[in-house]
Amino acid sequence: MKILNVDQIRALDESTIKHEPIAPLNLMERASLGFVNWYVDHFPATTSTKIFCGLGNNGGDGLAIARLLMEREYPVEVYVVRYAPRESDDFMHNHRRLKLITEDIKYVEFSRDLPTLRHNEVVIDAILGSGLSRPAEGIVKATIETINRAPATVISVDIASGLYVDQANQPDDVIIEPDHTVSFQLPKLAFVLPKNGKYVGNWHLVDIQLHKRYIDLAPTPYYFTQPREARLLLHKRERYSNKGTFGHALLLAGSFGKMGAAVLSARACLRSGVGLLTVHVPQCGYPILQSSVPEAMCQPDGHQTVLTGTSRISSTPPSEYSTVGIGPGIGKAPETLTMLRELLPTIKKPMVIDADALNLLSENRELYAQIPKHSILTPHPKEFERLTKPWKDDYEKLDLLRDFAKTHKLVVVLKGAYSAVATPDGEVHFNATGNPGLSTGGTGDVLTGVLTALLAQGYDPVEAAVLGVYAHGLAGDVVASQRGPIGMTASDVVDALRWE
Ligand SMILES: NC(=O)C1=CN([C@@H]2O[C@H](COP(=O)(O)OP(=O)(O)OC[C@H]3O[C@@H](n4cnc5c(N)ncnc54)[C@H](OP(=O)(O)O)[C@@H]3O)[C@@H](O)[C@H]2O)[C@H](O)CC1
Ligand SMILES: [K+]
Repeated sequence: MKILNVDQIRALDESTIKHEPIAPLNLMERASLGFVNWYVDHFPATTSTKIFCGLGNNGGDGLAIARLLMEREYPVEVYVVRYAPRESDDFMHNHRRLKLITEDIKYVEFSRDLPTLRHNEVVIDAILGSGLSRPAEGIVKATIETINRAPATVISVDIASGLYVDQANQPDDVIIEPDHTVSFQLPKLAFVLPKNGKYVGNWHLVDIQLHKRYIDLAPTPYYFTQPREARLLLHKRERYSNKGTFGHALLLAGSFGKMGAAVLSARACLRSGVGLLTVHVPQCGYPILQSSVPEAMCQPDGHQTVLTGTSRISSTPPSEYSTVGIGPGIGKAPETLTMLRELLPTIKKPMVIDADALNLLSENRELYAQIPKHSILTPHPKEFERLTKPWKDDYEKLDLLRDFAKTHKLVVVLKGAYSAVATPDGEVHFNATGNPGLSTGGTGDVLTGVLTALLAQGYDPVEAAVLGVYAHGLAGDVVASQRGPIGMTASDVVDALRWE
């Protein structure tokens, strides 16, 4: 699913109006009805509902929503925040229509006009939408602050008032902090950026049949991967396949005290359909891996506690495996850096690079050029900052991410809420699955195992990253639904991996 920018959203409205064709007012009615259908599904008709409307089309939506809820006998109060002398045409039209069924529309010009908001009621925020062009001030600011202080449940229409669709807010901007955002048709970039969490709440999309052809043709680097889209990437298994069909992966993982990372990664790899797995570990890890992951072959390093290289031990060079995954628990010993230095130029196929392998790279940037093209890197934000440089906001981080992936021709999975998969072409695919329970030790090692397995099976690297991140997040969601996000462990996530 595409994520469009604010100009494209406006053009999409216009294109819908022109090509369907549909009158702007009727499009507003359709959007409002979409919101109301969602609302009716979530809140009973006894819900005391206060709707705050601005003077533009977001406010127009609010007035239409008020009318549609009143027709359904919800107890509704309407507050129009009068911040400017002029209203939009469709606001005025909906104002007239609402007046036909109620005399009781309240106007908020000063703070004293604001009502007291209680915990057992719902506030619908239709003050400002995608037309936001500057920070909220004066009575708009006071209204937002009052709503944010209130114990009521808050639902924003289209987007929280005060939040920009696709540009950074300033730290002191006053923005609605909703419990839910009900938006129209397509997600907005603001919804998937980690820092915006409290200005979005849970977000939902209602389909208002905007012009499909416009959406299909609109150029954008940003996509939101829906579960349906991710599942389509899954390769079907032939009945007469054998373990050779699914590749032989080499995983370089572990060091003294961090063998758990190797175990988790290996187990995740095996649970993700790899044909054969060899794990190269320091000698101290040999009995650990052999006994805890019997399905994997194990290759001990020449060194007791850290990884130093496979060349002296194995007759099969890393380049002959279907793919190589490196990083979980390897530490940053000088010998391990030497191993990485020697390894990279020999690998000609995309590989998976994670954790301390990324940290070693960031401390030795001349190695970037040696990373096989289209390899998958899986940094969390701190590791990504080490690989690049600090950023001032999520938008700058996104630019850095796209630049880095494009410049080095890599697939970069930036982990976090809505993990972002950046492609060598400069696209970014945001993932829908996952929850805060996944920010616990070892889940990153699990992801490395998953991705290594998918590359070994011959998945295209971008598809491997999109599918792997989705499946990993979904496993996390399954575990969280069973035992709650607080008690979940990375081992639980491995066990919950499912491929169907
Ligand atoms: N397809 C859809 O998504 C549909 C969306 N609809 C709804 O329309 C709004 C967007 O409506 P719009 O009228 O463009 O904009 P707003 O309602 O957000 O804002 C109204 C005007 O307010 C001015 N403005 C901007 N920032 C501020 C501020 N901080 N304080 C005060 N006023 C502000 C601005 O005018 P300027 O000329 O002064 O910049 C805005 O134009 C969208 O969010 C949906 O809710 C439709 O219903 C149809 C389908
Ligand atoms: K709003």
